[in-house]
Amino acid sequence: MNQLEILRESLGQCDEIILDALIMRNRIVEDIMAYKEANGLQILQPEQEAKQKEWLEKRMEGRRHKDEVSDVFECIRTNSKRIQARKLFNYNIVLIGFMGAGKSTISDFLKNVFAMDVVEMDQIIAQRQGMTISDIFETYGEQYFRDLETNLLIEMQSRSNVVISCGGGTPMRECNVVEMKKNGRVVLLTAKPETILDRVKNNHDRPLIENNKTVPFIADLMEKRRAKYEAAADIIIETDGKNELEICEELVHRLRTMDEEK
Ligand SMILES: Nc1ncnc2c1ncn2[C@@H]1O[C@H](COP(=O)(O)OP(=O)(O)O)[C@@H](O)[C@H]1O
Ligand SMILES: O=C(O)C1=C[C@@H](OP(=O)(O)O)[C@@H](O)[C@H](O)C1
Ligand SMILES: [Mg+2]
Repeated sequence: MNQLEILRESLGQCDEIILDALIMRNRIVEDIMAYKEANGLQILQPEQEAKQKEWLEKRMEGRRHKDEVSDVFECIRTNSKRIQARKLFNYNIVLIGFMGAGKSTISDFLKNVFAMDVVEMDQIIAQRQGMTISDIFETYGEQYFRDLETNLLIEMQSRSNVVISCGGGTPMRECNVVEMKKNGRVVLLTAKPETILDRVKNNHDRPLIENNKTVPFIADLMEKRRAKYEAAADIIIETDGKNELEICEELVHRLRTMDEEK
């Protein structure tokens, strides 16, 4: 063997070690998830990620290729999250609820903890139309916007294991709910009108309440929508006084319990 062949063989041995370690690591990730579930422990423990990053920072201090190694570990972490998400949910998670209930916020949190893709319906519609939601309402009217929502939901049938953050009015059309349920579980987030007002009062992207930011108006519209929201929901989560972690933890437990009962 010449020198090059020897080096290549050594490299191949490194790859074998990495491969075995990755296979073992992925199995451990699944085992940890199973252990947490079997023992009723908290599924989401974001502080673990901070600990792992701290460990890597220390281990790589003053070493060459720190950025490259960090990049690989970032990728490993992301894929571990995906493995957990796929083990927990083999369907889309569809978030519905009144404006300000926290659909976008909770989607974002799920994206961070499970590396799940998020389909933020309002954002995609606004991007594709090249205008804000308020401008779409003003220029083309509400029905036009509602048709865009329906078409986007139909498009989502080809996706799996994604979080779909709906607009507040999306479940008002029955055909939309049919689409949501084809390959998704529907999670209704609720909050009291006072909480909603507090959350949306400084925002100007919601044309339906822009000139009516009062508790009675919000309570009235919420009441008009309640029956359809509740009919669409597989599970309902009250969000008043809860933070994102608490809401997501409840979401995971409730969905898993529902799956076990099926
Ligand atoms: N559980 C919560 N606790 C406190 N504030 C929240 C919570 N959920 C959302 N918010 C805040 O309320 C506002 C509206 O939330 P958002 O996620 O945009 O609602 P939606 O998408 O349902 O309209 C945001 O400013 C967000 O930070
Ligand atoms: O409730 C509604 O009918 C709407 C809610 C909005 O989304 P958020 O619930 O994310 O604010 C947005 O889709 C549009 O302004 C209409
Ligand atoms: Mg939103």
